[in-house]
Amino acid sequence: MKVKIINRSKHDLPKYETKASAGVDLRANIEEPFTLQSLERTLIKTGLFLEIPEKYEAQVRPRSGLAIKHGITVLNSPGTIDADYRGEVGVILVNLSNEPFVIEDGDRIAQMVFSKVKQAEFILTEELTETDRGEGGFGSTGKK
Ligand SMILES: O=c1ccn([C@H]2C[C@H](O)[C@@H](COP(=O)(O)OP(=O)(O)OP(=O)(O)O)O2)c(=O)[nH]1
Repeated sequence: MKVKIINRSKHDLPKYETKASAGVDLRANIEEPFTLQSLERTLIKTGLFLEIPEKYEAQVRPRSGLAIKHGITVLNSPGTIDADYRGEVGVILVNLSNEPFVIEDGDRIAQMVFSKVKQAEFILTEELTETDRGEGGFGSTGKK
C-alpha cells in the first residue's frame, strides 16, 4: 500500500523499525520544548501531510514506553486520519502522571498504524434477529 507524504518537518521521513513493525513512530515538530503539566492535554503537530488511498485509514496510537514510564498517552486513541484529510497530522497527548513532562522537538511521541476500513451500508429496520446474548452487555455474562 502506497501513501503520498509531504514532509514539512525538520525531521526524517517516518521509518518502520523492522519489516514486521505494525506502527511507525511520529515525531514532534515544534519550535521549542513544551511542558505538558499533570492532567493537561495538548495538540502536537508533526509537520507531516498524507494522502492515504481510499478504503484505508491511519490510526494514531500511544507508545507503550511513554505510557508506562511517564503516563503520557494519546487522549483520543486511536486517533483517526481519514483518507480524504489533507491537513497536518496532529497528536493529542495527555499527561496522566503527577509530574510535568517535557516534549522536545523530534521526540517520538506516538505511532501510526495503517488499516483497511469498510463503510457499512445501513439497512433501516424495526427488529433485529434474536440471539442468546440479546441485549446483555457491559459485564452481563459470568454472573453468579
Ligand atoms: O489524532 C488525530 C485525529 C484526527 N486528526 C485529523 C485527521 C482526521 O481526518 C481529522 C478529523 O478527525 P476526526 O474525524 O477524529 O475529528 P472530528 O472531531 O470528528 O472533527 P471533523 O468534524 O473535522 O471530522 O483530523 C489528526 O490529525 N490526528
